[in-house]
Amino acid sequence: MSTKQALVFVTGNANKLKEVREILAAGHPIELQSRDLDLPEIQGSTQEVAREKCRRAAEVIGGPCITEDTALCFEALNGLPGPYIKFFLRDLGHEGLNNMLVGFPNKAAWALCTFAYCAGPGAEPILFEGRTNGKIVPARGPPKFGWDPVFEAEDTGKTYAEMEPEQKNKLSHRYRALDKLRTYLRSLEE
Ligand SMILES: O=c1nc[nH]c2c1ncn2[C@H]1C[C@H](O)[C@@H](COP(=O)(O)OP(=O)(O)OP(=O)(O)O)O1
Ligand SMILES: [Mg+2]
Repeated sequence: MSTKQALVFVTGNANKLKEVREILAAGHPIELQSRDLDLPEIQGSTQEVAREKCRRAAEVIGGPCITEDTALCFEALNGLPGPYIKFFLRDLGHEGLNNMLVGFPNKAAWALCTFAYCAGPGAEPILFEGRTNGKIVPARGPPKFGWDPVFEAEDTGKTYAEMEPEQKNKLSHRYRALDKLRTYLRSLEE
């Protein structure tokens, strides 16, 4: 891959884009453009959802691109809502996400980020996953980004929303997945 060819990050989520730019700014540079496209997301496992979205993105873009899917998984519910968290959050809110676990002493949860890289139309997407463990708690911190106020990351005592961006971006599911993607992209340059 030419190092000069900018990679297109296809996402409709401005907060994701902001974090990805912040995380990438801290290490080896990757030239990134963004496109806000409303891509269909199929049902299925996080990996199937991620692969399919990236495949379609590459077809629309007509070149190399990355996409990202975020799941929030509740241990007591065997990993649900998982990739469907967007709709649970939209329809139930922070309080509703807590209420889903009222009958369960186990509040453990994990945030799972899946980056997909596709070299172009017809190419098979490659996946990079990052996971951060934590638990679901009553909302704390400014409600700027999704479910950040109700996810307390393990060993921090803080919800994502209570953290400065620098702290979240060093331990987040997104950081961990992006770190793997970055390593892969560097290997293509060599
Ligand atoms: O770090 C995060 N902290 C809190 N909330 C988050 C985070 N990352 C994603 N989220 C939310 C956004 C959406 O409600 C759902 C993921 O759904 P997901 O399909 O991956 O995102 P999206 O549709 O907003 O953007 P995209 O155009 O990239 O698919 O979790
Ligand atoms: Mg989406």
